Amino acid sequence: MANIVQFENVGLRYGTGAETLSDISFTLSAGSFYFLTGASGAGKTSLLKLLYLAQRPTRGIVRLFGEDAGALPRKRLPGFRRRIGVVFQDFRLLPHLSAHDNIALPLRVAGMPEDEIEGPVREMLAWVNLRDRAHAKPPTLSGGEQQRIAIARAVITRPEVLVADEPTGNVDPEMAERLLHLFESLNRLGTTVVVATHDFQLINRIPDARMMRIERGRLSDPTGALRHPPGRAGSGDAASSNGPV
Ligand SMILES: Nc1ncnc2c1ncn2[C@@H]1O[C@H](COP(=O)(O)OP(=O)(O)OP(=O)(O)O)[C@@H](O)[C@H]1O
Repeated sequence: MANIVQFENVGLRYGTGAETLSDISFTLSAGSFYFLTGASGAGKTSLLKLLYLAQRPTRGIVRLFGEDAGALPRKRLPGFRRRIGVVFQDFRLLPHLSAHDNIALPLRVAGMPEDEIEGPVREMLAWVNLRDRAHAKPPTLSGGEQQRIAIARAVITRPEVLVADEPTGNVDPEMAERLLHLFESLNRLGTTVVVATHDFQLINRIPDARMMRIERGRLSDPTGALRHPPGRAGSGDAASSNGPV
């Protein structure tokens, strides 16, 4: 499978302190499902921000879709960002817009004509099972409903990569499982999915997913090899050839 993301010796430093991320090298294959795990403060969000181009590395190269993201001219960045959908733990929905209009936002920003927006938005509302809440504003929705709207908004542009940062942090286990099913269904359609989570129960729900573990700013395997979740290590994938984590 093609490498859709490649990090080469990436480092990230906020301000003048020590590096938050050091020597990060890994590749993501198009169409695969990845979990990114690690203790609080280990650097998961920072790594994801580099991936969805909210942050530039202090050193090293972030290659997306075969191109060095650091060398992209500024005017190509919005088009590049549209190829990566992002789901934030705190949803980041616009409170004054309805669920419908939050989901429509990326299409409107991309300049899609209004008469072409309605169909995809309806389809997304149905997919996340929230047709009856289309006109509700986010403050009147539950955490799980808000997160489903956020997922619908992230994928309405049909991104090649979906990045989700602790997407189940604010929902109960049943809703976490429903959200995971949405990610799985996207992955089956070919989207590369990257989910940061502390939740090993969730990780074990997708036995074929690969896992990256980050410890104090470094991938725990310095080669960047990707591992199966606990209990699946050494299951035959070339990426797990260095033994159990
Ligand atoms: N904008 C910033 N400026 C300065 N330091 C930051 C910034 N963002 C994150 N950090 C620091 O970088 C380190 C890694 O933070 P990050 O949010 O990436 O970790 P995390 O693994 O996602 O943690 P959590 O699981 O708690 O969300 C932490 O020490 C954090 O304080």
